[in-house]
Order: sequence, then structure tokens, then C-alpha cells
Amino acid sequence: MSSIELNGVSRWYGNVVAVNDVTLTIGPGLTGLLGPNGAGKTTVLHLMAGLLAPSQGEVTVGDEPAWRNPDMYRNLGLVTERESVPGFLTAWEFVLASAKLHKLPNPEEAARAALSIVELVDAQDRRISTYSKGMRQRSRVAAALVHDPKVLLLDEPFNGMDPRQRLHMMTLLNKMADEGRTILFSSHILEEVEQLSGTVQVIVAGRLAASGDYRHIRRLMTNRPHQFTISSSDDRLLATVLMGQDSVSGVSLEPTGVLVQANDYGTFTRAIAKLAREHKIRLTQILPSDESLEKVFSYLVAT
Ligand SMILES: Nc1ncnc2c1ncn2[C@@H]1O[C@H](COP(=O)(O)OP(=O)(O)OP(=O)(O)O)[C@@H](O)[C@H]1O
Repeated sequence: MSSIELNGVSRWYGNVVAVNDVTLTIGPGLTGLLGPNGAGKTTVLHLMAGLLAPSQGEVTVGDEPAWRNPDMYRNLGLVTERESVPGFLTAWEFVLASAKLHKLPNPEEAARAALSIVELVDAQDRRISTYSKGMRQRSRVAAALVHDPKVLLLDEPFNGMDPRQRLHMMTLLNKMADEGRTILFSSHILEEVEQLSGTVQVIVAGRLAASGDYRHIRRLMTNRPHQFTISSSDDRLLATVLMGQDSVSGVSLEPTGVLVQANDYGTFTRAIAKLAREHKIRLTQILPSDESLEKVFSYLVAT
């Protein structure tokens, strides 16, 4: 078995509670660990990887305790958050060094297999310093995968990538998950995980706020009340028109435009373009006014 389990886990640093009584199970497949900055994602991953002791509770990977259990590393790979790759090495040298550190019986074969999984074989003899951000990240994934672990943890693997690189990485993670691995990655940006077909665990201020199917949670987050400021060719008319809408609970005319309280993001954003067309109003700007990530995630805590 390659499930990860946290049972009543807390971790504090002095008097900062980074993880607060979290209980969760992560099975084979792809799972996203989502939450705003400082929510405790890195701490959770490090607890799972056996790098940190829980202050309270139990962390197990494949039914083995994660803490003080070096044997567990045979079954686990971790790609840390900061991008520290030796640019003067080629990917082949880098991944081979990782294979040798793991004392694998056939390091060359293992390095070849790992580079092939991340689709870097063609570029493996180039120095990493010449790679794009996405390729560099894939070389780190290959190094973490070289001993063919059943569990792979990745801390913010999409950070700084462009949409194309992100899609490539997501496809790769999905593929590795389909092969039976347990893959858990963290992210603080909802849009980053748009292509995720698996499940998510959402953590806010150290607590588990929601867990389940990504699409379902995404819907919960977007179909919540929203506030928009809209500028148009005729704000007064727009305000009057919006007042009669079911999806709108409040309208006020401000110097910056029409301030709208929408009950439901989805219904409102679908309706607004149609209404403007019908009344020949030209929309020049629609700004969501309360879009801080903390608010989006915190909404889940309240539901
Ligand atoms: N070594 C440490 N000493 C003291 N406080 C810490 C330490 N590591 C983390 N923290 C605190 O614990 C909380 C959770 O941090 P953590 O890095 O796990 O969050 P995160 O969700 O990974 O955030 P980010 O996305 O910014 O990395 C934060 O309040 C952070 O300041």
C-alpha cells in the first residue's frame, strides 16, 4: 500500500501553530494540496516526507511511521519548493548522481528510466543552466523519481511556469499517477490546477478546510457571492438594469463605476454580457473587488 495518512496531526514552531489537528488520507492517484501562502502546505509535505516530527498525532506512509524511519525513503520521493539545481551539470549527470546516492544496483538504467518518464531524454546531455524553467523542474522530478518510489511529493511544482509548461507538468503528474503512484503536489494558485482531474485537500490557516473532487470544490469557490466594479458607457442605465436581476443582491453607483453584489459568480458573469447587449451598453471594465486568495479559500471554511 502507498497511502499517506495523517491522524490528528499538529505541528507548531514555538508558539506558531503551522498545522492544526489535521486528519486525512491520500491514496494512489493525483491529489492537490491547495491553500494560500502560509497555510501550512510545506509543513504538511515535510511531515509526510519524514523531515519533521509531528508535535502531536501520527503520520504514516504505506502504514509505516514517517518520522525516524529512514527505510521509508525507499518508497518516497520529495521535490522541494526552492529551485536548487546545479546548472553546471547535465540532467543525465544530475539524475545519475541521485541514483548513486540511493545506492541503486544499476544507477545508469534507473537514471535513463527516470529521464524518460519526464521526457527529458533528448535534452539530457545539455547543461541544466540552458534549460527552461519547466525543463529544470522536470529534471528535479526525475532526480526524485530515480528509485521508482510509490509516493511522490512535490512542493509548488508549477511555481513560475507559463501555462504551456504547467499543462505539460500536469499531464506528466497525471501519467505517473495513472501508473499507480500516489502523487501529491501543493499549490497556492487555483488556476494552476485547472487541468487537475483528481482530488484536492484544501488547507487554510493550518486546518483542513475541504477535501474531495477538484471540480466540486472549484464550483464551491466560484459559485459564492462576489463583488464587482463595472465601468460602462452608461453606468446609470446599467445600474437600473442590474437591479432587476435575480443574481444580483445589491447595486450602487460609485465614482469608479457600478458596484454590484452578485449572489452567484457563475450566473452573474453569464448574464452580464447578454444584458449589456440587450440594452446597448458598452462594458469597458469588470473588476472583481474581493478576489484575495485568502477570501476565496476562507469561504470554504465558512461553508
Ligand atoms: N521553521 C519555522 N519556524 C517558525 N515558523 C515557521 C517555520 N516554518 C513555517 N513556519 C510558519 O508556519 C506556517 C505555515 O508555513 P508553511 O511554510 O508550511 O506554509 P505554506 O502553506 O507552505 O506557505 P508557502 O506557500 O508560503 O510556502 C507559517 O505561518 C510560517 O510562517
